[in-house]
Amino acid sequence: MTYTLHAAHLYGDLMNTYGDIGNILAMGYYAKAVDAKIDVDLVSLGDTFDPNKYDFVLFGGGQDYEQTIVSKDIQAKKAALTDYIEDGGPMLAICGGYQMIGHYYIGAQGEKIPGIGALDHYTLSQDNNRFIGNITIKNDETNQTYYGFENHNGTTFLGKGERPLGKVLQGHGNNGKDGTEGVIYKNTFGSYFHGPILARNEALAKRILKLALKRKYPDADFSALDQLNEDLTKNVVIKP
Ligand SMILES: NC(=O)CC[C@H](N)C(=O)O
Repeated sequence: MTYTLHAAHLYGDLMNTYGDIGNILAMGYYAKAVDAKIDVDLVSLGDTFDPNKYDFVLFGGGQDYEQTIVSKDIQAKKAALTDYIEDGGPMLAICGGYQMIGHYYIGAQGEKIPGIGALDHYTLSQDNNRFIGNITIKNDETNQTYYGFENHNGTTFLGKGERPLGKVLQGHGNNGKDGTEGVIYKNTFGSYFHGPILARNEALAKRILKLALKRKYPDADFSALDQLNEDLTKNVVIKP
C-alpha cells in the first residue's frame, strides 16, 4: 500500500456500541480504492493520546456506566484531544463519544458526567424516555441524505461554532426539538447514528476518508474517492 493512515480507536474496549468499530472498517474498505490502508491503535484507560501520531480518531458510543469511567480518564487526555481537534484532525464521535467531546452529559440517573468541552455542546437527560429507532437526515451543504439507527437518553444542544451534521427528516436527532442531528466542527463529526454510520453511508465515509488522506498527503490525487457507488434507494427505512 502506498498510503497509511494511523487511527486511534478511543476507549474502543469500553465504548463500541452496535459495533461502532465498523466505521473504521468501512473507511478501510474505501481506502483500498486509492491504495491506502488504516492501522488502528486502541487508546484507552491510562494510555497517552499523541495528537501528532494520529490521522483519524473514532470515539464510539457507550452505556452511562462506561461513560462515568471514561469521563474520569479522559480529563488527562483533554489537552491533547483538544489540540488535535483544533488543528483540524479528523474525528468521528458517535452517541456517548459525541456527548463526551462536549461539556457534559446528564445521565439517566441525573448524574453529571463531565466531558472535555473541546466542542461547545452539552447534553441533558430525558425523564424515563429514550430516543430509539431509525433516523434519516439531510446534509444541506452536500445535499446528501444519511441513514442510521439512534438509541439515546441524552438530548444534545449545539453551541458556538457548531453546525449540525444534518436536518432530521425522520426520527429524533440531537434533542427531538430543534430538528438538528449531530455536529460538524472543523474536521470533527459527531452523530447519534449507529449502523455504523459510515458502513451505511458511503458518501460520508469517503468525505471523512478524503479529509484524512488529504491532510496527511496534500499533494496526492484521491479523486477516485469522489465517485459514489451507492444506490441510495437501497437504504430502505423500516418504520417502527
Ligand atoms: N448509544 C449510546 O452511546 C448512548 C449514550 C448515552 N449513554 C445515552 O443513553 O444517551
